[in-house]
Amino acid sequence: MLLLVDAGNTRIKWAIAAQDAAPGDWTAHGAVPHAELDRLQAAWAGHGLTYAVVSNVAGHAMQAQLAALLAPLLPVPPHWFTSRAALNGLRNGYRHPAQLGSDRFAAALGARSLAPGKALVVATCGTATTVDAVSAAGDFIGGMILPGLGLMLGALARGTAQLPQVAPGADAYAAPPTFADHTSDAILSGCLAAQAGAIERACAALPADLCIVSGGAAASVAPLLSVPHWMLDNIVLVGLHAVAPLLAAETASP
Ligand SMILES: Nc1ncnc2c1ncn2[C@@H]1O[C@H](COP(=O)(O)OP(=O)(O)O)[C@@H](O)[C@H]1O
Ligand SMILES: CC(C)(COP(=O)(O)O)[C@@H](O)C(=O)NCCC(=O)O
Ligand SMILES: [K+]
Repeated sequence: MLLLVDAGNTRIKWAIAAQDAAPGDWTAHGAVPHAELDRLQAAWAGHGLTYAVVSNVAGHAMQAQLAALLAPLLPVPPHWFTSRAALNGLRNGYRHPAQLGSDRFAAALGARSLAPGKALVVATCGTATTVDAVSAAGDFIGGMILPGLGLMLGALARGTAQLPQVAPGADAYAAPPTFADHTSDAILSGCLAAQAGAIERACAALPADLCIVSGGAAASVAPLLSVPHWMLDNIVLVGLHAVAPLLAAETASP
């Protein structure tokens, strides 16, 4: 069984899949905040893991913790996925290909595996929101990085005297009217419009045939979008799944 891990700056998302399973057809999956990393050992044990592909944008300490967790569970070291100049028909247009966040490259690979031959905007609404362009021919053109919804809400509360912290949670994130009549809805309206506006501008600029929206805040942002879009739970894991056989083959014959 394959283990796929997307370690972001807020949560570690993971899925276990059979080698030949369809994208998103997970045997088991979950997400934990950084503080609850210890829970992963139990979640991952007993699945007969043979290989793991890990995208980590959360720093060296996170990599060390994940390596320690995985060592007793795997017959071979995990593959630490990084962005490269080209993979699986996707060419990376970043000036320095390895500088591109591994989660962004994986998300683009995942989007292309689900919608080949389409001009795509891939938006991942996590700690940061990234909005990336992939051409129909398979070029990762580049993208935008903006504060994620939670960071935007927090920045307003921290940087002002009169604005409250709008807390995460189903009610708090329900879409407010565009022109709100009280403070917390006005904050939400502004921050959601910033997120959705960036995505819509990217779709117009490409122009995109389709937008793929994913990440922890996707369910809040996607309803505002006036462009054709698919909302997916975790496009990064789909991308890691799509290239896992290629990466495993490289390890076998480097
Ligand atoms: N209930 C919620 N509704 C909307 N957004 C949320 C909610 N809970 C968390 N979020 C947002 O999702 C982000 C975490 O998403 P995730 O995709 O796991 O991020 P990362 O990949 O950076 O770890 C948080 O920073 C926050 O902005
Ligand atoms: C932009 C990111 C912080 C997003 O991280 P996330 O919100 O998923 O935790 C991450 O992809 C990253 O650190 N990227 C490196 C710089 C770049 O992609 O240009
Ligand atoms: K992101």
